[in-house]
Amino acid sequence: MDTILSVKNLKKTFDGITAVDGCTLDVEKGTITGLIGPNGAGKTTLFNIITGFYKPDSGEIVFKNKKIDQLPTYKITHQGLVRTFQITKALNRMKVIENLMLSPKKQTGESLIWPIFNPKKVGKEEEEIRDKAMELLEFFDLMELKDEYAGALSGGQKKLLELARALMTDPDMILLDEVFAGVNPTLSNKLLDYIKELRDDGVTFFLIEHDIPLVMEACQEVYVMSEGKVIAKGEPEEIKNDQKVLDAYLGVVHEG
Ligand SMILES: Nc1ncnc2c1ncn2[C@@H]1O[C@H](COP(=O)(O)OP(=O)(O)OP(=O)(O)O)[C@@H](O)[C@H]1O
Repeated sequence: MDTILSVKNLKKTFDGITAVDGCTLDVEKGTITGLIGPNGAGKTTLFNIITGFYKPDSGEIVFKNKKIDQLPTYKITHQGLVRTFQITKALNRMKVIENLMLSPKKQTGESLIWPIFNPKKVGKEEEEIRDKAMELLEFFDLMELKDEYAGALSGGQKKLLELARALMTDPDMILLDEVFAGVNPTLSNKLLDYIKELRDDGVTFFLIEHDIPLVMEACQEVYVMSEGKVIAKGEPEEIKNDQKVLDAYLGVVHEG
């Protein structure tokens, strides 16, 4: 197997609370890998460290054979590792297509000086971004909603838009933090089908999810975190029958 992301002995403390406590795990390329665990286990903090929103106190993160744990978020995005974001109030007031076109961060047009010297290049880039946005709208069956305001979309459609926004940067790996929460079963199945299709195209997914049956259906491998540490790793079937995992959910403390 080919490891795309490797987390080694990661630690993060907030004012005396140890959120991540020596977490070690590997995600294999081209998989949908799950991360489960009881509330407060440190899952979201781990994702925030991986994507550069928090710096770890110690430990190492390697993505595509490069150390990324000291990089700012935008540089991690440029390396091909992204997470999805909820559509903010400001984005709700923009059209679906605008939400997508605003997403990439590598546009030459963002520099104030560059367009003056090279307007043709900027025009071409904008065209490419529009093409990419249209391709994603087509893929996610959102074309009819292209000119709707994002705020008018249903909860499930917003999740598709969040995923489409993440894909605008052509990532190799996407972290999903509870994207299925509150999505109705029909759209949830659709979202999972899209994720599987993208996985088959080579995108790697690492997802936090509380819906255990969904994790069991979607993931090849599952990590279980409790109290900042990985306490189990395996195929869904193995995890389901692991006593340590059942105990962690029931709040049983293991010494040592
Ligand atoms: N910015 C922060 N400041 C202080 N404490 C924090 C911060 N972020 C997380 N924590 C604490 O770190 C611990 C782990 O939280 P985290 O949100 O990572 O867990 P989680 O596994 O994602 O939980 P949930 O499943 O409930 O979302 C908790 O005790 C939380 O209160």
